[in-house]
Amino acid sequence: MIHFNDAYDKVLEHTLDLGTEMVALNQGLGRILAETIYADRDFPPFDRAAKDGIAIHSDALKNGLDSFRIEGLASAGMPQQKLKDVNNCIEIMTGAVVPRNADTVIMYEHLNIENGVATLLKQVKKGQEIHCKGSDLTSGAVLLPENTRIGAAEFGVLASVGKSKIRVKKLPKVCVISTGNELVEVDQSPLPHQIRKSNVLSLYAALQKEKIEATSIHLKDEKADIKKELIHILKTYDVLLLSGGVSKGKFDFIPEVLEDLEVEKIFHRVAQKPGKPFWFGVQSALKTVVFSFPGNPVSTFANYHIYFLPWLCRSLDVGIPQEEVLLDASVAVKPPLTRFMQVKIENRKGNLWAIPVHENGSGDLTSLVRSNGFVCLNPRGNAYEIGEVVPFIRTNP
Ligand SMILES: Nc1nc2c(c(=O)[nH]1)N[C@H]1C(S)=C(S)[C@@H](COP(=O)(O)OP(=O)(O)OC[C@H]3O[C@@H](n4cnc5c(N)ncnc54)[C@H](O)[C@@H]3O)O[C@H]1N2
Ligand code: MOO
Repeated sequence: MIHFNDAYDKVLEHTLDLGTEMVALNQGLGRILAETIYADRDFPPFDRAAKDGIAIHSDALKNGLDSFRIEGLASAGMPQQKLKDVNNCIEIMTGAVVPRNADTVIMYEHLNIENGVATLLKQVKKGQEIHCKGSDLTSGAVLLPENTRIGAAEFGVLASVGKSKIRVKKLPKVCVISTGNELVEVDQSPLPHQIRKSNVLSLYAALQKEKIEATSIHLKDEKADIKKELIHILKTYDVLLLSGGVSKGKFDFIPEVLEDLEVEKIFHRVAQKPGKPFWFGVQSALKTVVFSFPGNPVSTFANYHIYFLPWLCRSLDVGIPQEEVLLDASVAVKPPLTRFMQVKIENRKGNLWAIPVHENGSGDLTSLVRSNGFVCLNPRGNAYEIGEVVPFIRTNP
């Protein structure tokens, strides 16, 4: 059995270089950019009116004018207009190009307009209400560095520079595998000794949040069948996420079958609770990484977030989310097991407090919907105190 920190480090030592691919922009949300995005023109690309009103030349103010005959109209989408007489004005709409010979915009609220003449109601400053060309960013500036996760804001920026196709990091091909003779499909009525499979579905859903469309497969507790199936699965996928069959039971065949198939065991059993019988290995020739999680639902779910998500972040070369919270209870964690305790997070005046959630062990699947995640408590001699800052692994927003 190895220490949690060592297990975590070993998982991160076995990342994959997944390469890159081109996708349509509308497929890009949540993906990781594999190229730097530059401004293809100035932002904004022209001097644009920031308000609806009139555009004038400030020299007219020096001449003591406060009334301007309206000589034309400029609206967004029109090519640049020209102010012919600098003692006149052009009505202008927000987003329109400021006309040639004009350098100042005055909003309607500060004007009185009668009979085609606009009269100032307020003092005017030269250059006001103009969003100047290139004042946000100049052409060639970096808008999005490589390795940026594409969210809604990034999506808008990509659209604004005409990236209808983008280069992104490839995602791993993942196979989620449930094991066990007791499991039946969601739409089946289980007999008294059976249960519906839930682990694969929560893993499948969690992977969808990462934009990974996994394949799910079920294996009965038959050693020969497991072996036959896994030979093919190991060749087809980058990552296998198995759940169940890794502890000490008579039907827990997974570790030996994996080793038979030349998946090198990196470790089996971690000093942690829940999730202790976790088996992790790699098939070097096939470049397949195998996360074989203990079957208890809380263990599978916890280990997916504790190990697989950081592994994915590291493989995609993006930062691993790090969060800390304040413990709302005193907790004793005796050696040797690191405790992952389910907590509900409460925001009290800007501080995130972690309140332990009642749960009935790692088979208690229903507890997962009452918590926001797990605090990580390494074992030590003295109890954790109320108000102590501890690492937090978020599973629910
Ligand atoms: N003698 C020992 N027994 C156990 C140990 C141990 O160290 N020595 N470890 C315990 C711990 S801790 C855990 S966790 C479990 C893990 O066992 P397995 O990985 O072998 O998982 P199974 O026995 O196949 O299943 C455990 C439990 O989870 C349910 N399960 C499995 N898959 C699913 C699924 N896809 N959806 C929903 N539920 C699932 C299964 O029905 C079992 O109830 O072992 C302890 N025992
Ligand atoms: O690791 Mo098991 O998950 O403690 O029940």
